[in-house]
Amino acid sequence: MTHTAPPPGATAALVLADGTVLWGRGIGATGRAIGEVCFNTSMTGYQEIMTDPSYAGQIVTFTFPHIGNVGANPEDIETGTSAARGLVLRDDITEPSNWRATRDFDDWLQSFGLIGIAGVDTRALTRRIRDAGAPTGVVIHAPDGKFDIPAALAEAKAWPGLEGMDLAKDVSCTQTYRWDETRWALATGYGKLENPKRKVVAIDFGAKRNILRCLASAGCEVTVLPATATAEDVLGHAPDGVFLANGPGDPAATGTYAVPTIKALLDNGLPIFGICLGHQMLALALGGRTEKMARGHRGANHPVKDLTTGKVEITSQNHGFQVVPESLPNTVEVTHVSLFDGSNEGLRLKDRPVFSVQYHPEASPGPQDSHYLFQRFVDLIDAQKR
Ligand SMILES: NC(=O)CC[C@H](N)C(=O)O
Repeated sequence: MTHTAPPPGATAALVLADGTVLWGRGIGATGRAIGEVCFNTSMTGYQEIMTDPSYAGQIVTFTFPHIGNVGANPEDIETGTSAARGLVLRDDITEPSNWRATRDFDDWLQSFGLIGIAGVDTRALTRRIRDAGAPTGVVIHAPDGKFDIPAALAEAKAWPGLEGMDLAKDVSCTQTYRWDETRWALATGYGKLENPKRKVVAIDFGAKRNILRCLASAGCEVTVLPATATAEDVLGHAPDGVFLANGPGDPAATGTYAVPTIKALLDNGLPIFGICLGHQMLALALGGRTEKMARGHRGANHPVKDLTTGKVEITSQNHGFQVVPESLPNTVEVTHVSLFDGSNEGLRLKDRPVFSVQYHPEASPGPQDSHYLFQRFVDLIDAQKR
C-alpha cells in the first residue's frame, strides 16, 4: 500500500497517520481535509450519508463500489451543508442515470466543498480499518499533481482524534426554529403537518432532517433548539415530550453541557426519546459510561434485536462510540442489542416514560423496520397526557 512518489496521472492522495499513502483520482472540491477514516457499507444513500451531521470530523470510505451513479438531487440531503470532511471511493463517478438527478455527483460534491479520492482499493482499506481501527487520514485533491506528502503526514500525526472531541456545537442550529414537514413532503410536495396533536422539543446536536420529518409524521409539532439549550429553555416551550438528536463527536465531551440539561429534564418527568448521540448522552445523564468502539457501526444492514418484543429489525447505523451497559443503574432496562457484536443498541427507564436507541430509526438511507419507535414515543406522550 505504501508509495513514495505519485504514480502518473494521480490527482489525489489519502495519507494515513502511519505513513501509508494511497494514490488515486481526485473528485469533488480541490484542497485537503483531515479526519478519522471510517467505512460505511450502505449500497445507496450517498447524499444522505455525506450530509449526515454525525459524520463531522470523518472521511467516509464507501465499501460499495458504484457511488454517484444515480447523480445528485436537491431533496436527498440531511442538512444544507456537509459536516463530513471527505470521501474515498473504489470506482470513478459515472454519468448520472436516474430520473431524479438534477446534477452530476462530482459537481454536487464541489458545491458542498467535499474533497474525495476515487480509484482506491477500498476493500483493502476497509480490512485495515476493521483490524486496526479507524486511522486519521488526510485526503488531498490536487489537479496539478503537486502533493506535499510530508506536510500532510505531519498534520495527520498531530490530529488528536475524535475521542474527547465535542463537535455537536459546530453542527447544531444556532437559533430555535419550527419544523412541520412530514415524510410525505418529498414524494408529494404537500407534506405540511396539519393540526399536530403533541408538542415536542428536539434538542439539535446534529439532527438529520428525516428524524424531524418522522416526528412530524407521527403527529408532533416540533420546535428545534440549539445543542446548548438549558432545561429552562426547553421547558419554556411547554413541550409534551423531548427528543434528543443524533450528532457527531465524543458523547463524553458533548455531555459537559447536554448532560446537565438532560438530568434536569429527567427530574421533570417528561417523556424523552433519544437517538444515537442522544442515546449516549441519556446514558451519561443516568450515570452510565460511553467508550470508543474498536470499529464502529456504519451501514444500512445491521441486525438489532428488540428484547421487549423478540423481533429482529434491520437497521441503519452510524456510530463510533457505545454505551457500556454494565455501567447503567438498575432503574435502566437494556431493550435492544446488536446481533453483529452484542453491543448495546437501546435502553428504557423502568420508572419513567424515557427510552433511546443507538441506531437510526429514521433510516435515510436504510430500511424502515424501526419507524415503530416514533409511534412508541407518541404513545408514551399520549399516555402521559391522559
Ligand atoms: N449518529 C450519531 O449520533 C453518532 C454518535 C457519536 N458521534 C458516535 O460516533 O458514536
